[in-house]
Amino acid sequence: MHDELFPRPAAEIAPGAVHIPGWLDDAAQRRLLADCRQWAKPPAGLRTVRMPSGGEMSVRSFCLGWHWFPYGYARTVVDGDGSPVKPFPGRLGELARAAVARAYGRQAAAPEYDIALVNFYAAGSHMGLHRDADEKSDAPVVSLSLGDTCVFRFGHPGGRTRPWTDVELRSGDLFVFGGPSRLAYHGVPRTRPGTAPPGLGLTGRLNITLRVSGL
Ligand SMILES: O=C(O)CCC(=O)C(=O)O
Ligand SMILES: [Fe+2]
Repeated sequence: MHDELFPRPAAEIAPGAVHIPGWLDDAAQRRLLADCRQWAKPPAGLRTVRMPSGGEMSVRSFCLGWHWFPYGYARTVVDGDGSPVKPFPGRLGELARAAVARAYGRQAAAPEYDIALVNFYAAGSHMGLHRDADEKSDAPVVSLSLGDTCVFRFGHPGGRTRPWTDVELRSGDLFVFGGPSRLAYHGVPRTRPGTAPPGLGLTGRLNITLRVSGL
């Protein structure tokens, strides 16, 4: 938001991990949310992910381009309705390249982004510490947040141990992690229900990660 009393500065949270508060303006947030509402519809729509342990993730998810399941990628929803995953829109590729350029500077290489993994956090949803390690590319992960604020915990590649940094991700924030932080453990211990911008029209939180499959 532009009218904050204390503007939040961009910050490098760990080597190669950059937080850009308020990167998406209100109109861009509304457009991305409207697109997500369309993409979330069946077939290959919003679903609950069952882990090999038998538990269910508390977030609900859908993918574009490649379908993520524990632990790999497929072109169809192999652990759901079996439908082909929806195509990855070129617009999201442009958004990802712009995000990487914003985070690392214009000289950054611009690989072909081909995955969107979208997670919806209702009140009480969370995500344990994990690595995004199923891609065969070391291109940075681009994370965009809409709706409720969350606590995003960002650690290191060595394990689910301290040190880590808790960052507040708000609606419109960009977080990019690549380089030495590409395989860092991270998670979302909690969201803050009711903190979404009133004008957005979203109850809960959406996170969109854009990735390069290398597949
Ligand atoms: O919701 C977030 O901010 C992070 C999501 C995440 O880590 C993932 O989808 O792998
Ligand atoms: Fe992740």
